[in-house]
Amino acid sequence: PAVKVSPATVAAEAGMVDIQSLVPDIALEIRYAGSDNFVGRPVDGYDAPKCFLHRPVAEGLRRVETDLRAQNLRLKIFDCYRPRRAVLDFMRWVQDEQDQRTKPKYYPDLDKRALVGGYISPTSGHSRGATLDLTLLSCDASNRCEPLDMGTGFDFFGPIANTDSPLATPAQIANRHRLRDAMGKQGFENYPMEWWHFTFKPEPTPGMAFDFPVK
Ligand SMILES: C[C@@H](N)C(=O)N[C@H](C)C(=O)O
Ligand SMILES: [Zn+2]
Repeated sequence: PAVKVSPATVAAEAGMVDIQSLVPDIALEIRYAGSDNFVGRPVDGYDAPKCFLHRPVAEGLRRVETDLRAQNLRLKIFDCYRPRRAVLDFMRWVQDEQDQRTKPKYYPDLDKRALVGGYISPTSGHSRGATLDLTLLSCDASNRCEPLDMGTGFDFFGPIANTDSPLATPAQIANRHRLRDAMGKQGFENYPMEWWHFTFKPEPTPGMAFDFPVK
């Protein structure tokens, strides 16, 4: 499907903000800016490990983080706005059948071409700036935090990643629901195929993708 792409060249032109301008100490592990991801190298368009979102989306996320901190929990963010060029890089990776380096960790039971659609979208909502991937951390009194057990790592592509998968344990499902409930209270909807993927509704710019680099 044709994607309408905004001519914005920087976040401010797109109406997006760096989440760290609202929550300076939020936990970030922006995986596509490094090599620990399913592509196995930094992805096109990620020049820095930063999280940009439309302002109302970032403000919603700040409210989620505030609610969670009162329960000794925090968010850890893996991906936010994703430039259109990054999505096209994903699609080139899918086509390269020779490159199977990340299969054992990220998609052991699926052919990489089968990832397109359900697990990796060719027209990802991430490019519209209202979608993000994240998990929950549990923190002690000294603010030492560790991730809750969600049953898979971020971007493990297979049925066990589906939010209500019977392959996950009841405790893992409860942790996924804790994340889904905290996000849902502030207007974020979970994608049932991936426990970590959420979209703020209504989207500020439905139908409009962006392509400025993350930097
Ligand atoms: C690739 C994964 N992190 C993800 O975000 N998947 C959805 C389906 C997407 O690409 O939009
Ligand atoms: Zn996602």
